[in-house]
Amino acid sequence: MSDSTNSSARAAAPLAPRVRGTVRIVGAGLLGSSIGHALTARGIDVALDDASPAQLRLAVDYGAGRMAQPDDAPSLIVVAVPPDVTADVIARELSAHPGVVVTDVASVKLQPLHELRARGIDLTHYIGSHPLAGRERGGAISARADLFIGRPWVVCRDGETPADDLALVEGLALDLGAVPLEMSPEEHDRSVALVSHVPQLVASLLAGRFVDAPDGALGLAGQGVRDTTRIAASAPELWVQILGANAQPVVDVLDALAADLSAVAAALRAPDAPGARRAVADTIRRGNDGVERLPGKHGQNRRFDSFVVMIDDTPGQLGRLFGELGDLGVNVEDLRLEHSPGAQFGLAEISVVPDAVRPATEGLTARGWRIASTND
Ligand SMILES: NC(=O)c1ccc[n+]([C@@H]2O[C@H](COP(=O)([O-])OP(=O)(O)OC[C@H]3O[C@@H](n4cnc5c(N)ncnc54)[C@H](O)[C@@H]3O)[C@@H](O)[C@H]2O)c1
Ligand SMILES: O=C(O)C(=O)C[C@]1(C(=O)O)C=C[C@@H](O)C=C1
Repeated sequence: MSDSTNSSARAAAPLAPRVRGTVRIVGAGLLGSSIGHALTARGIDVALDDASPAQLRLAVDYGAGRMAQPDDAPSLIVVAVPPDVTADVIARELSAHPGVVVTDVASVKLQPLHELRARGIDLTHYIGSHPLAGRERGGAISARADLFIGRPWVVCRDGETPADDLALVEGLALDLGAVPLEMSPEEHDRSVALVSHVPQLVASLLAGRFVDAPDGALGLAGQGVRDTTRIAASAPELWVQILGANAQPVVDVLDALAADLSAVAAALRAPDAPGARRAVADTIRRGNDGVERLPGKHGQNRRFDSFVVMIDDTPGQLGRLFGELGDLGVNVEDLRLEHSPGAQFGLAEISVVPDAVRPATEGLTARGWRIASTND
């Protein structure tokens, strides 16, 4: 899915990996195995370890790396275990492999750091990090080598961090296709409260409203509600740890959100009162402004337009659609699929650069496809 012949050529001959030797990954679940798959695909030796022998064997069976051996001499250690045991495992790895750089990928950065400092551990070769990439489902079985492509990867250095250690952790992020960003642990935790932790709670609370809803109401669900609740499928075990470890920044955002909710509810309690319509319009308009500020694909402020193609519910249709878009010279930037219950067709929302919408829709129509809508 490249934009030009030049970028295809670059993709065909990727830079040599920055990370060398053996990378030891402790925690072979979603994050650990995804890192393992991506590094293995780049020819790096990956040694996996996990407290659960079954999870470890599964990760090895799926090709995320090999089982770690006692005589491994890793050049880098990645700790990818649940937040509540992250500090323990970091401490153990630093002590078992003196001088080797240890990073972790936990979703909170201050709590493990405080725990390690309180224990008086030498943190010279520890650099906390966090890829802003994930899935609703954990475990080695859900891992994907392309999970990190184009995603921000926060790296929390401090004044003592040796430059070579920093280069190694940022090199790992780059080797996985991510974009390393330096941030303090405090700034990281405040930022993710806003863009990750509260969104998870909002999705969970909204989806929680469906539990006792009539089937008839839920049958009307379209793309809007699916967009706003996808992450409601996340694992409670992980999120109870993340939210508990970042409680105050999360509460700060929740309090502000609760005030916004009360204000819009008050306006709708008397929708004809003076100022009520304006309050509602301002709520929606402020959302327009906020969503515009979110970076687009690959972290750039680049926007794509989309169109929706109706697809017969028969095998091979999606493959044929992609093949024909390729024949038309159209590069697909993103894809979303929706199946309406009971309907004999699916809807594929295809995102492309704005200039490609017309050639794509006209070309597809000429080839017999039905275009349901465009938003260019
Ligand atoms: N899931 C996401 O979307 C996501 C995204 C970014 C970062 N993270 C962070 O990555 C870390 C791992 O999350 P995940 O989603 O991969 O979880 P996961 O449950 O898929 O995997 C965690 C693995 O760690 C193993 N483990 C637990 N305790 C251990 C210990 N003491 N020693 C060795 N192994 C141990 C478990 O057996 C499991 O295989 C978490 O800290 C999480 O905050 C998760
Ligand atoms: O996309 C998802 O499924 C995620 O939940 C990913 C997400 C996020 O909020 O961006 C969730 C928590 C992790 O710490 C990092 C990434």
